Amino acid sequence: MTKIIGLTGGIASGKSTVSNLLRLSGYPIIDADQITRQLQAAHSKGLEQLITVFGKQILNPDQTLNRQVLGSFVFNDQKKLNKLNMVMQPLIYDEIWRQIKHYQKQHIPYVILDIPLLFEANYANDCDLVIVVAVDRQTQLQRLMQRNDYSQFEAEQRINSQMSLAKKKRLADIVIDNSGNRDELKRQVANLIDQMHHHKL
Ligand SMILES: CC(C)(COP(=O)(O)OP(=O)(O)OC[C@H]1O[C@@H](n2cnc3c(N)ncnc32)[C@H](O)[C@@H]1O)[C@@H](O)C(=O)NCCC(=O)NCCS
Ligand SMILES: Nc1ncnc2c1ncn2[C@@H]1O[C@H](COP(=O)(O)OP(=O)(O)OP(=O)(O)O)[C@@H](O)[C@H]1O
Repeated sequence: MTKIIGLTGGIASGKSTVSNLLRLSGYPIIDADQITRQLQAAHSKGLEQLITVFGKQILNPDQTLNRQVLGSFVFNDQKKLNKLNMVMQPLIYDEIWRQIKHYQKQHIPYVILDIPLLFEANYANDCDLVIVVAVDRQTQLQRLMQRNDYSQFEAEQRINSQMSLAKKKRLADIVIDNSGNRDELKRQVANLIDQMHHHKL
């Protein structure tokens, strides 16, 4: 039976960095942010639905999704964020399960489900194990501002629109603390891989 290892965290907490390390060690990854982008491609069903809800103002001149504009709408306004989730979550769910079934058919022992809204969108029960990548708030804010070139206000809006990392940590089976440097992160991931390798997880 394929074990589903849920991987989540807060925005800019280091989820993708951890999933990249796991990918390098040969673990298959289901990446919800990447699935989201594919589902929002130009002329896709997902994008058509978003246009119906938010209007053509969310489009770039070349008809692709203007992620910055949509982001500025929804991370400002919980109602709009709920509307976005109502459009995207069912589509994301179907694609995630399509991929999980594909790995199950091949009897792959572990698959990593990398998804920011793991708890909020109720994937925890489907996971055999949930890993939360956490970081202290100040470091999270700094990394997010730096990575996305956001102002402090923009970064705080995004952090505040999510379930708190403190709560996510309480719901986790395993917490990886990424407040330190990259080597410290790598050591924790190596430890995790070691435990999976010896089927201790
Ligand atoms: C609003 C959008 C267009 C912003 O795009 P942008 O390129 O700026 O960000 P990107 O998609 O890379 O997401 C970056 C991070 O934002 C956070 N985030 C994204 N969507 C959400 C959401 N609905 N609720 C809370 N946080 C979110 C996550 O931590 C994510 O890792 C985009 O995030 C989106 O369409 N989100 C809705 C789909 C979704 O729920 N994705 C989360 C995976 S289930
Ligand atoms: N230990 C670390 N030390 C310094 N920088 C780091 C460390 N870990 C990650 N980063 C950097 O912090 C930023 C956030 O990391 P990453 O993109 O992996 O987070 P994420 O949780 O996947 O974010 P999101 O959910 O927003 O996509 C990136 O720019 C990354 O290069």
